[in-house]
Amino acid sequence: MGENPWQPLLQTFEKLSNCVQTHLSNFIGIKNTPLSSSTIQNPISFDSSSPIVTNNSNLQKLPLKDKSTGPVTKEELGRATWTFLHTLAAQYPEKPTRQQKKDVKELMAILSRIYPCRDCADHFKEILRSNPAQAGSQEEFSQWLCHVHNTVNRSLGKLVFPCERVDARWGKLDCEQRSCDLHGTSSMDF
Ligand SMILES: Cc1cc2nc3c(=O)[nH]c(=O)nc-3n(C[C@H](O)[C@H](O)[C@H](O)COP(=O)(O)OP(=O)(O)OC[C@H]3O[C@@H](n4cnc5c(N)ncnc54)[C@H](O)[C@@H]3O)c2cc1C
Repeated sequence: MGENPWQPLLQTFEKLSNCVQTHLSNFIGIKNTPLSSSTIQNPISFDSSSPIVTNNSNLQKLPLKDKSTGPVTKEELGRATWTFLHTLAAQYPEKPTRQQKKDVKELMAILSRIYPCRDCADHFKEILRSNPAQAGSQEEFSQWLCHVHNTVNRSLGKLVFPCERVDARWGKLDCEQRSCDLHGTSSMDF
């Protein structure tokens, strides 16, 4: 029997569906199970910058640039910085010390001055002017950050993230016996 003539079309459709599903799942933080893995032999995650690889021989056709070295793009820097900031917010104590609240304000102010993308830094400074950092508690900080991230998203024409899902998307660092947790005030701190 000859090969099904619709097979290549179906495979392309399946890859596209998985790609869209992966993007949406990454955005809102749901673990993604591809529709089928039968046609995907390399567990390479999809993003708009990485080619879809279907077999080992295609690996040789990948661009020579090793993505683990060399300068990063504005997008990569942005993703890494948001990861840092949302993880910090998730890890932030319920009852922060006065110093911790001051540190958050300073960190944001410093970012708005020396973030290594001039336009982004200027833009962030403007955003902070109308949305000063709020870090009176863990929830306040993570919601404020979600809100300012959405302000950046909107200005770039991106989807707005549902802030009620921020704790599901981000979380405390996975550290043994919670040894990475930040500590907040105790009755002795006042
Ligand atoms: C302070 C700052 C200012 C920036 N300013 C600019 C700028 O002016 N111009 C520019 O081109 N780029 C800017 N960037 C980069 C930009 O925000 C993105 O990081 C970049 O475009 C890559 O976007 P992304 O779609 O991969 O997801 P990102 O926006 O990087 O988000 C990463 C992940 O965070 C989650 N997420 C998305 N929105 C929220 C939210 N509101 N709350 C919680 N989680 C969320 C999603 O799961 C998403 O996949 C800035 C980055 C930072 C940190």
